[in-house]
Amino acid sequence: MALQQIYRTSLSLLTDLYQLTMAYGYWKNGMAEREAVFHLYFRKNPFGGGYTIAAGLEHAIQYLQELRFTADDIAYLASLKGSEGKPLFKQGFLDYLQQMEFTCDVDAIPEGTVVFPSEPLVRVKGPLLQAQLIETPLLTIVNFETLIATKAARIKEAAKGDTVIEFGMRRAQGIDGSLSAARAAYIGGADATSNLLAGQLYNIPVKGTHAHSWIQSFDSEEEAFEAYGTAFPQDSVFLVDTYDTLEGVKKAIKVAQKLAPKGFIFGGIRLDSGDLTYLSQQARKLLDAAGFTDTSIVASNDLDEHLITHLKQEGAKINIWGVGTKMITAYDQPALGGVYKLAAIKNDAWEYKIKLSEQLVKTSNPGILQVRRFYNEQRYLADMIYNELEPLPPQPQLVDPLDATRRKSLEPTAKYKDLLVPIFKKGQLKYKLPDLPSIKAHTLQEVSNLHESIRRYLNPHSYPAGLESGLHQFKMDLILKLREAEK
Ligand SMILES: Nc1ncnc2c1ncn2[C@@H]1O[C@H](COP(=O)(O)OP(=O)(O)OP(=O)(O)O)[C@@H](O)[C@H]1O
Ligand SMILES: O=P(O)(O)OC[C@H]1O[C@H](OP(=O)(O)OP(=O)(O)O)[C@H](O)[C@@H]1O
Ligand SMILES: O=C(O)c1cccnc1
Repeated sequence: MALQQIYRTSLSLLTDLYQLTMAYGYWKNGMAEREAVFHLYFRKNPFGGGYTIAAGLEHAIQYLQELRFTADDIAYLASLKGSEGKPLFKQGFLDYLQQMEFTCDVDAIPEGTVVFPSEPLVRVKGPLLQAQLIETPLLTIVNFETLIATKAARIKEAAKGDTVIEFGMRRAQGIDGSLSAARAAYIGGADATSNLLAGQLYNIPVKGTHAHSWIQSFDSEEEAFEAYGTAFPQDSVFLVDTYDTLEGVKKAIKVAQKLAPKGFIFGGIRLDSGDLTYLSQQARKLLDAAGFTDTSIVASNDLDEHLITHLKQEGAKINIWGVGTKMITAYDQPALGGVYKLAAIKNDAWEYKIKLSEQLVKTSNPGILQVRRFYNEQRYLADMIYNELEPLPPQPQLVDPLDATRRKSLEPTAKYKDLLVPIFKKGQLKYKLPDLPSIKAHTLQEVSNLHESIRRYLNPHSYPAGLESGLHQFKMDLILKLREAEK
């Protein structure tokens, strides 16, 4: 199938086979329409960091809005055979799928919000079959985009207000990786992308310089700069390191001086190798001495938040950071371990469910969960995961999900807000999607609401995000009951 078509036709088969076999099982057992609640959450902040930036909701919404099985999808499912060569799925089930419409309630935390382990980013409540089916695509979308938005937020923070341009397409995890990551990187903090299709699809500003091949294709570096500067008199950034960086800077200055009477504006130079601190300092001196004090110094070359921090500490004179591979691929942690777990199922009343594990961190949380964030004028104070259907005590207490001896009482005067907001009600979209610049501004504000000890890269302080004590107790009782029953 032509690649372009993937994004324009049904994505209902974009799921694991086992979602369909379970769906078939639910249908066969008369459980398809039983109401269930699932939560999508992760267990650990990525990159050893102290926070995570939620992203991917817009794509998740688009996917859910189009969730229906087309005749082609059904024909493919009908063609699947079990080991005895018989059709894997009965026709009655395929008919059911074909007429199925998405009717779940979905609540989610808006993109750009800071989030923490165990907090549901997405909550799905609705017919078991539907809520199950969407597990894998929701995880695909939210895990990746959340990961990249978080990486970008860290990089933007290291850049301390400087411009960050995302240059990563050539190293991205395939075509969709480059597009969804460009969007997520923009949400997280990148100011522009070199990826034109991302620019067109998402209205992200596009920016760029030129490659070494441009210089190589001319007889001399000077000639190459002049030709580029003549073609783009207002928008030239010269890549100066093809042969000898500081000689390249001098030639760039010479060309800028020559073209100046014709209205040329010397936008910048780009450094792409060597000691970026030393070279940027020397280049700055040369530019300033020639009167080009507003000319930018762009740097690229395997940059990430750590390197940018070092370069700044060393006194590098770089004011625009081109960041590719390390950001677009989340190089140091290529996956966020988000999961999607069943938390409640309705028979006559709601029955709460957990998945047990030897490791407490992997034991899921039961209930119909919401996240309440407490804050004061200066910053965010703590997050409380609680069951929406249970009454809260007047002064709730937080319990660390991994260490029940760590508890925190919340200031009675603290203000609070609930983070999960309605997205779909009975399959109908109720959420007004914010535009991308608003999401980006939200991220910046959100990160600034965290104490700096939570934002540092090395051994950050852990933000208090825990279970409401009643929920914690209920979970412990449920674990004990299940362990007893399994004996
Ligand atoms: N002052 C510095 N302090 C720390 N790291 C630096 C500094 N300057 C550059 N780096 C980083 O060191 C790494 C190696 O850079 P270097 O230019 O020596 O090798 P390279 O990438 O192989 O060069 P080339 O692109 O010419 O092949 C890069 O990730 C670069 O960003
Ligand atoms: O280093 P990144 O953060 O991924 O940024 C993007 C890189 O892509 C380009 O070079 P390319 O990687 O094609 O070749 P080079 O590294 O050999 O210059 C560019 O010159 C950057 O170095
Ligand atoms: O425009 C640039 O300078 C650019 C684009 C992609 C990758 N590296 C650099």
